[in-house]
Amino acid sequence: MSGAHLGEWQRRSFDISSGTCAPEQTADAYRAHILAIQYAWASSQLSQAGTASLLRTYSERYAAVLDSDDPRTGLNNYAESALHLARSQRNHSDKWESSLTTASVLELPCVQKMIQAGTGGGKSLVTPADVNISVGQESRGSSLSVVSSTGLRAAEPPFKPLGPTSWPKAAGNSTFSNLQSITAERPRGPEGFPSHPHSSAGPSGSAQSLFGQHSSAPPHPNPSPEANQSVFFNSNPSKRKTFYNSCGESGRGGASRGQHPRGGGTNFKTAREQFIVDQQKKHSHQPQRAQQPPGTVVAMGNATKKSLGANRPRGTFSKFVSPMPRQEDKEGGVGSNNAQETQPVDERLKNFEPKIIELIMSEIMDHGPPIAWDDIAGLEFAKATIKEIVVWPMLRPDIFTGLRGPPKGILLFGPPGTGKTLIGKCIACQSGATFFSISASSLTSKWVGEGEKMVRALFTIARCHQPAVIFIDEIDSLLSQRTDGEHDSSRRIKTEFLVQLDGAATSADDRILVVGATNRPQEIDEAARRRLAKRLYIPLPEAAARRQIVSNLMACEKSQLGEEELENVVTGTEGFSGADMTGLCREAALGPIRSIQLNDIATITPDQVRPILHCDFKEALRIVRPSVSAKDLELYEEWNNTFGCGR
Ligand SMILES: Nc1ncnc2c1ncn2[C@@H]1O[C@H](COP(=O)(O)OP(=O)(O)OP(=O)(O)O)[C@@H](O)[C@H]1O
Ligand SMILES: [Mg+2]
Repeated sequence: MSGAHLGEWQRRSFDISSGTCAPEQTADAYRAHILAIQYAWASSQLSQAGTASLLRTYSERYAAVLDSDDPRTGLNNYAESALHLARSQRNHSDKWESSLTTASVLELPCVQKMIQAGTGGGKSLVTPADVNISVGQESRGSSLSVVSSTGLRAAEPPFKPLGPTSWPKAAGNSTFSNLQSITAERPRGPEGFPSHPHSSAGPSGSAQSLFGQHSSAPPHPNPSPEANQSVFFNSNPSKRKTFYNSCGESGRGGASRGQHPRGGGTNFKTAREQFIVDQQKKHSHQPQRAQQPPGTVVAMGNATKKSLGANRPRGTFSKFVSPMPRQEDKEGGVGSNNAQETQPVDERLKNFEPKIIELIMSEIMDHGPPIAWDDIAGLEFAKATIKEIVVWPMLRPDIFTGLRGPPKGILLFGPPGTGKTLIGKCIACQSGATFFSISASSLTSKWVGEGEKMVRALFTIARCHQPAVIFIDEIDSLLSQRTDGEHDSSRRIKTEFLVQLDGAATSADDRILVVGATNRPQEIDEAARRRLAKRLYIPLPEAAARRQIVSNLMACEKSQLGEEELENVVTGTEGFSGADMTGLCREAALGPIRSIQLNDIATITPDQVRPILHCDFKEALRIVRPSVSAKDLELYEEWNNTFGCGR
């Protein structure tokens, strides 16, 4: 392809205004716009009003792509999300049972319609080339076993229950069991392989009806050793690949929209349909989207390619997607096309048990409610430094190289309740990086013996999802001074952590930032201290910050606090931490409630509750005391003077 053609192709494919690019590309482009707007705002290039307006515009467009049920313009996949959720959720109650049973599903009118259509018209739900495969391993008890009518093996019930909440038990009369009869006779070579798959076994030519024939087909008269294997194609991945490569095009042709039982009217997929599509995606060869002619309508049997992992919205928009394939994906065989979709299935992750990866995904990653820099009162130096280390290098990694390269570790230390965790949450929302939040205590106590593996997996996944921020709250419990009486496992975790921190530092390209927070900096190991190169003191809030905390909180409540009264509150709270200030405001907010007569409390409307007044604060100040002592404060100041990197 000449350069000019390539350029034109790129323009047509990726220019979202061209109208020819795929919904995934459009969604990605909008997502990129949203991130760019956030970056611009975080680095003060955009006003708040401008940011809000732009974000609203692009979020709406993005949502439109996600929600549209037109496959040419939207992603429309509620079924996939629901299935993903269902697969990921563990059922915590043995007593709970899904209302989806074989019987109830079979009674659904749409299922009845499909059964009738299948027995009557002989039309297949899915393309023969795509369904003539055995999926998964029997031993796992969760496989879909669809076997060729050449009788290689009488099929087991095609769906075995995946678990209490998964598929209903497959009975002989179930719709699912009819899948056994999905057949497509192919001419076979001497070893039982299809000799020339596409020569005569066209998608509609020799394919049997989905519902027309059962698995009682006679065994192959001369089964070869390969043919005797239950997972026929899985056992010959390369041949399978060749097979699908050669017949893929014709196979795909069979599943046009018109043949879909629902017709072209609606694109909604039931969970069952989605499951079949998933299985086909795993096992059939599909061309990459870019190879399709622009505007190609992808039919049911050849469902729209979904991006996972890196291409999914991240950060504030959605949950993290594991870079590791699920167990069933892995067992889908070498020829699985999923490799394209779950990219990156990183080589570096293959040594980790999926359980650990899952744990990191479900337990460690966290996206809390959005916090903006302005929500953190005071701490101007710390905020500016963090923006410099986190936001700008992400915007301009080309400038922040060499000596200007950001440090790989930051330590936020200071008295309790001064906003260290708040800063971590703010970084999560504002940085645009993949955010891993882990409490050190959970690492050391929850998975005894697995701790160092977890640390290794955490860093490896972070490397696969750069730029990444690993936030470790209460880092002192992970990296405290090594002592003789120390338990072996915690020593190993600590060592692994130090190794990984160094590992992160040695690779110049890695964009992983470790942010630790502690209110016991004295307890941190000197080796760890060195690796957390930027140590920022998060002190008690000064008068201006205390004023800001009170004003911010009072702005959300009905209150009447004059300037002078506010000043009084501020001077009366010398030595209060941010958390103490919040506690004070909560206490004051109860004042108006306490002034209500006991008889009225049941009937009073919210409007009738009086505003929060200065007297409420005076009252609250009698109850709420500062939580940090002057002696403690001295220790922090001293540590800051010795090891801190602030002013
Ligand atoms: N600078 C601040 N601006 C606004 N609110 C603050 C500030 N500092 C603390 N707060 C309030 O105090 C609460 C506790 O803060 P945070 O959890 O960040 O403290 P911390 O420094 O992590 O404490 P610890 O060391 O005990 O973990 C916050 O949820 C917030 O309501
Ligand atoms: Mg904290």
